[in-house]
Amino acid sequence: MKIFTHIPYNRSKYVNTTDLSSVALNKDQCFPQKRILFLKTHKTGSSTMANIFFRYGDARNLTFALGAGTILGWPEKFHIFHPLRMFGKAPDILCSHARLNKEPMNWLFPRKTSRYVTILRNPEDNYESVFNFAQLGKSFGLGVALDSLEKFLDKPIQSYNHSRKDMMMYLARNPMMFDLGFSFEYFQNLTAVKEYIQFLDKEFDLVMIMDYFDESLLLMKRLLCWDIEDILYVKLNERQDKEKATLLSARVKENIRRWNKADVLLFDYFNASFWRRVKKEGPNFYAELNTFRQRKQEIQQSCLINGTRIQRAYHNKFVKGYSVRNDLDENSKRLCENLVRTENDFLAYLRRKRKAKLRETGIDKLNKVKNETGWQVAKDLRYVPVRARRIMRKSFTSP
Ligand SMILES: Nc1ncnc2c1ncn2[C@@H]1O[C@H](COP(=O)(O)OS(=O)(=O)O)[C@@H](OP(=O)(O)O)[C@H]1O
Repeated sequence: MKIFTHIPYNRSKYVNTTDLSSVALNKDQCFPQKRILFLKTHKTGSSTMANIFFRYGDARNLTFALGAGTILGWPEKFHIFHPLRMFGKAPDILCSHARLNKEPMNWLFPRKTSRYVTILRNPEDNYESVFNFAQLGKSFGLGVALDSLEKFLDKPIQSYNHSRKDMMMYLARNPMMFDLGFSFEYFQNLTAVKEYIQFLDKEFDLVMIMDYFDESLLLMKRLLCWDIEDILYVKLNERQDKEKATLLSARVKENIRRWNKADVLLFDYFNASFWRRVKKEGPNFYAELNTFRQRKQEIQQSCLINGTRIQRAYHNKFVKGYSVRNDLDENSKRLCENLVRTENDFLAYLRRKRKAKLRETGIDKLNKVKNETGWQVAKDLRYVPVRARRIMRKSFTSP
C-alpha cells in the first residue's frame, strides 16, 4: 500500500531561504522556512513537535543542533558549547530541551533569518504531568503514589536548594517559565513576571498551545510556509492511564495554580494572544483545519495497527506507543515508522547521520589525534647532533 502523497522536496524550486529580506513576494507567496529554534518545554507535547521537526529536517538533510543525549545543557541556560561538539556548520533546527538564553540563541539562530517557536499547556494539566514524570513526590519524600501531588501542595517547599543532585527538582515550580529562562529568584515578583512575559512575546514568532494542538500546528504551518503533509503527526510520549491522576479535585487544581502563578500568567497571556491570532487568520483557517484533521486521520489509519502498546521512552519511563502495519511498501513503512519513532531513537539516528556527514567533509578526521608509533620506524633521517665546537668554527668562516 502507498500512503504518502508528499511530493519529494525540490530544493531548486525555491530560492535560498537564508535571507528573505531582499526577496519581493506576492501577497500569497511565501518560501518554506527551514531555520527554526523550537524551545522545547516539558510535558507540553514537545516530543510530538520534535518528531515533526526531525522528520522535516531529516527528509531535507537539514542540520540539527544535537547534544550527547536528549538535552542541550538543560537545566543550565543554553550556551553555544552545549551543541558545539556536534558542529559541522550552523544548525538549521534546534528542538531538544534547551533552557532559553537570548544571546547565544540569537547568535546561533539570528532573529532575521530564523523562526522562534515554543509550546505551552494549561498549567493544571502541565504541572500534574510534570510532577508525575519528574517523580517529584519521591524527591520530596512523599512517595510516588498519585496523591503525592496533593500532599506536596498542602505544604510545598519554602526555599529552593540549588545544590540538590536531582535535576528534575528544577521543574518543581513554574516549569514552563523555568524552561523559558526565567530565574527562580523572580518567581514571586509580579512585575518581573509580567515584564518577562512581554520579553517572551517579542522573542517568539509563535507560542503554540498544546490544548489546541491542531490549531497550533496550522498556525505554525502558515508561519513557516510548510505543507499540510509536513505537520502530520501522532500523539507521542503519552503516559499510561494508570499513571494519570484523571480526577484532580477543585482544591488541588486551585493549589497548582497558586503554586505556579508565574506559569498561570504566562499561559493566560499567550492563550489569549493565540486566539486573537487565529481570529485574524479568517474563516479559511477552519476549512484548512478540517482538511488537516481528515488527512491526519487517514495517515494514522493507514500507518498504524489499532490500539496502543507500551513503549520505552527514556531509560526508566514507559509510555503509550504504536505498532506500524506490516502490509506497507518499503517507503511508506519507513515514513510510518518515523511518525511513531521515539525522541531518543530519532536523536541517536541523527547523531549517526551527522557523524557520517562530518566524516565525508573530513571535519571529524581533523578532530581526531591519530595514534602514532614514534619516529624510530625509519633510520634515514635519524637525528645526529652537531657538536657545539663544530658550529662555532663554521659560524666564523667568511661567506
Ligand atoms: N498532540 C498532542 N495532543 C495532546 N497532548 C499531547 C500531544 N502530544 C503529546 N501530548 C501529551 O504531552 C505530554 C508529553 O509532553 P512532552 O513530549 O513535552 O514531554 S517531555 O518533556 O518531552 O518528556 C504527555 O502528557 P501526559 O500524558 O499528561 O503526561 C502527552 O500525552
